[in-house]
Amino acid sequence: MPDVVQQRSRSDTQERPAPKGLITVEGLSKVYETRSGERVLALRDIDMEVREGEFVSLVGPSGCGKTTLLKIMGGLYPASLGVASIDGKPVTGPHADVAMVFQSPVLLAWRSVLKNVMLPGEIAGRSRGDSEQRARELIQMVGLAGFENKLPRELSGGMRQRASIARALAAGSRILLMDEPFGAVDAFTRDVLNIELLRIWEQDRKTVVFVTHSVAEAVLLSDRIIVMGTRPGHVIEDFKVPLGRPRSIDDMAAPEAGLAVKHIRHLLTGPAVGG
Ligand SMILES: Nc1ncnc2c1ncn2[C@@H]1O[C@H](COP(=O)(O)OP(=O)(O)OP(=O)(O)O)[C@@H](O)[C@H]1O
Repeated sequence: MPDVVQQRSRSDTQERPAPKGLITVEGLSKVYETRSGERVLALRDIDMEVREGEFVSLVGPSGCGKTTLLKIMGGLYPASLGVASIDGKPVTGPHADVAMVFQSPVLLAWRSVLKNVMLPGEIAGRSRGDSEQRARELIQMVGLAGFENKLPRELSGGMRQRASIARALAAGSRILLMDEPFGAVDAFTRDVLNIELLRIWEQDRKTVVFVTHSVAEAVLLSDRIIVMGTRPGHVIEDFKVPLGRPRSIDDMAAPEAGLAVKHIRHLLTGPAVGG
């Protein structure tokens, strides 16, 4: 397996276009070594970039390395080969410019919604008053006004995910990396949260990289969709979503949206299953 990585590394000497993005990934490969000593090539020779203020989704089959790629961008895992950079500087660990949202909201069980959302401000050394004011604004923004004093266990799954998005935004980072944030909620709540996220993004204009299994969700939310294939994880297509902004759920009824969904499904599963 490492030979495959080595082989691909030689292609790194070929000329690559100069990166322009806020996030750039160049010639990136990742090999995991399992406890039994097996080596798993999770990603091979990934090139991509995300410009400031863009909303980019990663879609692809289970195991194609979406989470791995996101975690390397977030500095949680090192790359085996190649580099992920933010503002042209290689990512070497967790980064002040990056906040992450995971599928299972990681909230502190003993702290209220307000206190959870205040946490990044406290860690950054902001005054209590400033942290609280910002946290209250964000709680309002994600639609949780009135729930400030509830504990996480007193909220629904969708509400917990809203709280964790508010907390990620409270860090004030320019980049939001979201790993299937709505994967664990029911379909109706997911639609509502997608609409909320669109509204929040229009207001806040973070740079977002969003992992999802839902092609329709990716089309609704994204400027571009990186379609990935598996064994090992690689980029099949960098697809520009042909819908304007601002967007609403009604835009999914447009013929362009239907064609985009169909095109990506064909890339992922072949024409027999898409549609
Ligand atoms: N810590 C690890 N140790 C060993 N192998 C791993 C580890 N994490 C992921 N892998 C392997 O790397 C590959 C990519 O995994 P990853 O979780 O990044 O894929 P994914 O596209 O996010 O999958 P899913 O859609 O199912 O969440 C898989 O083959 C997985 O088994």
